[in-house]
Amino acid sequence: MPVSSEHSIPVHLLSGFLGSGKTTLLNQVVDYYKAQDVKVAIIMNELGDVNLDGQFVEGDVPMAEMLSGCICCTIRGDLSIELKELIDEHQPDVVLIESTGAANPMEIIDAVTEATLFMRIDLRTIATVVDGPELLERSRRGGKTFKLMQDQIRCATDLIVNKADKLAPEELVEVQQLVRELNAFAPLTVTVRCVTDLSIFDLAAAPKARLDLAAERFDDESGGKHVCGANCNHDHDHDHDHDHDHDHAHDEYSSHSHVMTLTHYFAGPINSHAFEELVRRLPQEVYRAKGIVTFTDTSSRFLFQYAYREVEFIRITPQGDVNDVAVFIGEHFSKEALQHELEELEQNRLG
Ligand SMILES: Nc1nc2c(ncn2[C@@H]2O[C@H](COP(=O)(O)OP(=O)(O)OP(=O)(O)O)[C@@H](O)[C@H]2O)c(=O)[nH]1
Repeated sequence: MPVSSEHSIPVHLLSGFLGSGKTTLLNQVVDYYKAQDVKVAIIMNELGDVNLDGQFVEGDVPMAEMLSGCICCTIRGDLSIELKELIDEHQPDVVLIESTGAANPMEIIDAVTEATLFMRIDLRTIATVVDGPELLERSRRGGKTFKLMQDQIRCATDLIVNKADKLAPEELVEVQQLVRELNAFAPLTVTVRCVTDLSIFDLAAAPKARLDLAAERFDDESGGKHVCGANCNHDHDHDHDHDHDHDHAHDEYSSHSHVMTLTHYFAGPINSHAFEELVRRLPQEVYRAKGIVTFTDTSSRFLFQYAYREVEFIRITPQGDVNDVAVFIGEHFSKEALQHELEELEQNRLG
């Protein structure tokens, strides 16, 4: 296959757990490039089957959406195809990939590296956005999600410890220590809403050696093995030939099956108070929700964001034809019960 361009196109991967602030960062990076007249293209990956984050990206930015699966496993093979098509069609100066929060960056590094076989691309940065309060809480509980967060931190070439506004000073110190124990080398910034110096994304910055270093460090610290994704708890050996063994193992196991999503399309407007009440009562197993809703008792449409018991409603005018929809992401929650509540909400639209 012919290569797409004479020069390598830098690719930056934005990693971090669900709701940590990846899209918040992505939007700032897009503005940063636009201010410099740099043409950026985006690949967004969501576990659900609608891309709500894409609503917030300015309409003139070329974007490929990879929905209903996680690029690190179930739709991993598609990543290089999407990259190739995006680059061929739009000839961007730089590509940003925002993975699902459930993705293990090592798998995406593999996929991007595979893509370099037939495209001139250069994976420059793995910026991991760490949800400070969530990391702290998960570190006390342990479990698969904490393990995934650790992997995302280990893989990073740059670390952004976000949501500092929700941490007491002593908690912030503890979070930084936790992060530093996992990755002592990547530059670390503490942020609120990911506001930080974006020079790591400069076209001329971040020599590739830094990325190699990150990958080596990851292999060293996990004994040459890693655990892939939130649910993919089979070890792969990344030090040697992994083409067939690895792919075979993926087919069998890597489905993130303990991370569940429910996508509900609303038949019409709903009552705002009843909806807020439903969100407030969400079981703690639902740790992320987002959607676009129209209320019977307000004039505009809203994008709602729910991450770890905090909800935000933002007035929006969606681009294009967009349904009212809500996506819920979590572990082991009853989809039927939630579906039932949502249907009730639609039946009692006037509250
Ligand atoms: N309090 C607080 N909220 C934040 C901060 N950064 C982001 N948020 C909010 O956290 C929620 C999730 O932010 P996103 O940028 O959508 O997170 P994400 O990592 O892209 O989420 P997924 O795509 O679902 O994985 C939104 O409601 C943001 O407004 C922060 O520093 N402090």
